[in-house]
Amino acid sequence: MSVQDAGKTYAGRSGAVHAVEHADFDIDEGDFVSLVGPSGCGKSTLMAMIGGLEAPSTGRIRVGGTPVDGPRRDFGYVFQDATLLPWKSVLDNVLFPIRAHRRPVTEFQPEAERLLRLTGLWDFRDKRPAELSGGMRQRVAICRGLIHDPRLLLMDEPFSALDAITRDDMNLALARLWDQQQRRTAVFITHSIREAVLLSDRVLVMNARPSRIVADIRVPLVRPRHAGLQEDPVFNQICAFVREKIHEGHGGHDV
Ligand SMILES: Nc1ncnc2c1ncn2[C@@H]1O[C@H](COP(=O)(O)OP(=O)(O)OP(=O)(O)O)[C@@H](O)[C@H]1O
Repeated sequence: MSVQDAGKTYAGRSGAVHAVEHADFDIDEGDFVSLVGPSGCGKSTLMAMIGGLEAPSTGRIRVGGTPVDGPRRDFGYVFQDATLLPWKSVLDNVLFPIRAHRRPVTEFQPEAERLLRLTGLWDFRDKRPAELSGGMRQRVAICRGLIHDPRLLLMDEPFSALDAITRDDMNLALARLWDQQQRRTAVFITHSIREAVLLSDRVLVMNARPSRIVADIRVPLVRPRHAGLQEDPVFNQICAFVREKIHEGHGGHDV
């Protein structure tokens, strides 16, 4: 996919807000790319443009060779709050995009089972969201995002509401899922540098005012990714480098 000089300006109450300016990069098919940067630097806006949820004010975005001009069926979306349908079971929530796209549900049952088993949720398939923990609900949301084997999976801070231990588990669950999926393309927003490095092939660092991409960092760690990687000196060096780039662009404040 390619983001070509994309920008977004919102009409704020006290004048124009340049949420994203001159974003220009390509993502290779199969790459997992994280967007990191300080609050308000435009990560969600950039992702919303890539996902066709916001129209760019300038520039162009193309996925699979075609311009993105609205939400697409070949995309999967996962947001901060799982936003599951409370009256539906776990299994029906996972299958929801299939029903919404009027595709044959029975054809996707085996894939739903595979995803729910991989994320340890198969035994909970008949439960309602209210009967699950926050981490389990996010896992359901990720299964739902992947059920139709999207060309592009967009995840906006999917784990930010979770406690640290659950979040660690979720990172590993997502890494495992990703390594077992046929390596679709993913764009992932997070405030956690370690999470970004653990999961990604590339980390894009964004800066606020002006909202720009200030660093594009490759993560040359082997796949499959596993928990032990976090003790690896290379892992920690990459984290330190990403942190440095964020601070350079942010006047030394914490993210
Ligand atoms: N609909 C909107 N109307 C006006 N301004 C907006 C709108 N959406 C976002 N903004 C502004 O655009 C800028 C970028 O916001 P955005 O949510 O993309 O940043 P972010 O990096 O995702 O932030 P966070 O990390 O806090 O989620 C902010 O200044 C925000 O106030």
